[in-house]
Amino acid sequence: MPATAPPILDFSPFYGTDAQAKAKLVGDVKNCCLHNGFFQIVGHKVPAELQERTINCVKEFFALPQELKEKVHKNQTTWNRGYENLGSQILEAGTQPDQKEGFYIGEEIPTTHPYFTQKRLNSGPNQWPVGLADPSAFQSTSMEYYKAMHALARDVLVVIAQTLGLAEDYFEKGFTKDAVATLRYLHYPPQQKDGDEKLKRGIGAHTDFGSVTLLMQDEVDGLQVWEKETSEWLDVVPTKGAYVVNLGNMFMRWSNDRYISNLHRVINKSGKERYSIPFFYSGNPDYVIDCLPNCRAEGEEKKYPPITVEGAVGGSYKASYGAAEAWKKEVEGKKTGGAEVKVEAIAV
Ligand SMILES: O=C(O)CCC(=O)C(=O)O
Ligand SMILES: [Fe+2]
Repeated sequence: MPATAPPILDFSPFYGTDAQAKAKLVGDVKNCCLHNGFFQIVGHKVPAELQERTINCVKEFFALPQELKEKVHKNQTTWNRGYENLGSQILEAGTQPDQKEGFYIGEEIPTTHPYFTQKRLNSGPNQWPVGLADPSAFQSTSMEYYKAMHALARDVLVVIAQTLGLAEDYFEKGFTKDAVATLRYLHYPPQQKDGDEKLKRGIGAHTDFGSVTLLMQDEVDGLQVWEKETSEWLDVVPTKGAYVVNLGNMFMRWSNDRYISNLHRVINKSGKERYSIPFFYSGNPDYVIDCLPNCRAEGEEKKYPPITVEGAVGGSYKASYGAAEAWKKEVEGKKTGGAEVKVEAIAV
């Protein structure tokens, strides 16, 4: 049988009362977690109208003049909020900086909040752009969507807890309390069709750092998921309204590698502008990720030492931005061009 892209699962039984349908959903999600940690969901509760409003915000933001985007540049914060230029990150060693620009949003955390004063993971005020038709609508839509993503992530975690034979509220007991999460608006300009596929990436092959990622794609394709059984990249063809859900590296730690945090990448060869909106659910910064009791056979060693959410996610971010910085230095050293690439470091 040819390999197929992540299956589309109907999530609506989660909100219903049909025990059999709920059990089937849990079984299907489990199979996906074991196979490659990727699945897609429809039948969730995020209104199509909100999804559309949000995508429109994304398109309007990236169409702003460059100087207005840079007014809310991420490097004005140490807490990962605002705009990042094209080429700021390298997620795949040996490739050129990623051909995407981004805008990061998180919980609105005032400068008086302990998460801010203690410089906790990605915590602080958002930076909001000016120059949009209705800046306050951009802000309110973004935060409405952000909250909807929190709710959906928690629902997905309830199902995943069940796939692991844990209580439904296992992750609710600490992990999701005061959870940190990041919404990222992304724009991938079209890449040359005959470009060097080995080196140019919209986003290089990587695994995500957190617990779960919920991704909404617009109608332009480009996302690919690694299929280890057949050693090929599978296209994730956009399905209107669906979320691509994938497990991040925390689940490998939690499950002693039984669940997969799988490689994925974007190459935008469509000739069109591509927009996407991933939501990364990191969790409570102090929560300690350790192997779950029922994810180890008797006598089986833990593959990973315990680590806090903050330690796990913060370290991974630093590495990916540091790689782009190193690349820039090398290019500048060789004086071979690439001077337009702007790179910022990230601190958490
Ligand atoms: O834009 C996409 O489709 C994927 C984005 C992604 O993988 C990421 O931001 O981690
Ligand atoms: Fe990703």
